[in-house]
Amino acid sequence: MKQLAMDISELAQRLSEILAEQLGHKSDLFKETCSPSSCYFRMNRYPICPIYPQVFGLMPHTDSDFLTILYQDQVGGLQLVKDGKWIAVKPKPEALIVNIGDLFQAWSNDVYKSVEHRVVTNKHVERFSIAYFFCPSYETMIQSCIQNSVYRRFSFGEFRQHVQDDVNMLGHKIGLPRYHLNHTFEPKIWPKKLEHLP
Ligand SMILES: O=C(O)CCC(=O)C(=O)O
Ligand SMILES: [Fe+2]
Repeated sequence: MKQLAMDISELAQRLSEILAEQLGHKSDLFKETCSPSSCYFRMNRYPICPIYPQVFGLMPHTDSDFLTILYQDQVGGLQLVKDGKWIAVKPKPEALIVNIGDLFQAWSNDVYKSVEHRVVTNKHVERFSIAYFFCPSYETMIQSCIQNSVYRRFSFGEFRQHVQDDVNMLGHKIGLPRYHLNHTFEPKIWPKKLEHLP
């Protein structure tokens, strides 16, 4: 497990650097702030669900990190929003899935978008996935690499605290719109139609 964490962390570091370079930034931010003590794995188990599709395995959300590297088994159930529609992410035994998280969206000033995703349940088979969350330390300040940011500067600790408070009080996370400088909180409307990726 330790070796896996080291390998995935290296991959996440490299991918972050490439994404930053694409924006014309050579940044040490990820190396300096995303360490083994701030990143973590989550092992997800989705039991068989007799009342599919009335409940989700995981409600629609975005991840509160820079990047998530995910491995899903062959059952399927992960979906993401593309062009306003829910799309199923077809499992491939040899593939890892890389999701952009909220922090990369803020850092890139909306050039990269934190992907909305969810997991639907299955009536017949249980499902497993493993996610690696590439996060900085709580005191890390997140500030856009581009001038005229649409978000105010915030610490990752503040962000996490807001997410936790919002989930406790509202039942869902508000996330980045809280930090938007024009303070508009758009209500989330999730598309209903499901389309399959080729
Ligand atoms: O199980 C999956 O495929 C997705 C997991 C996920 O989105 C998460 O743990 O945040
Ligand atoms: Fe997620």
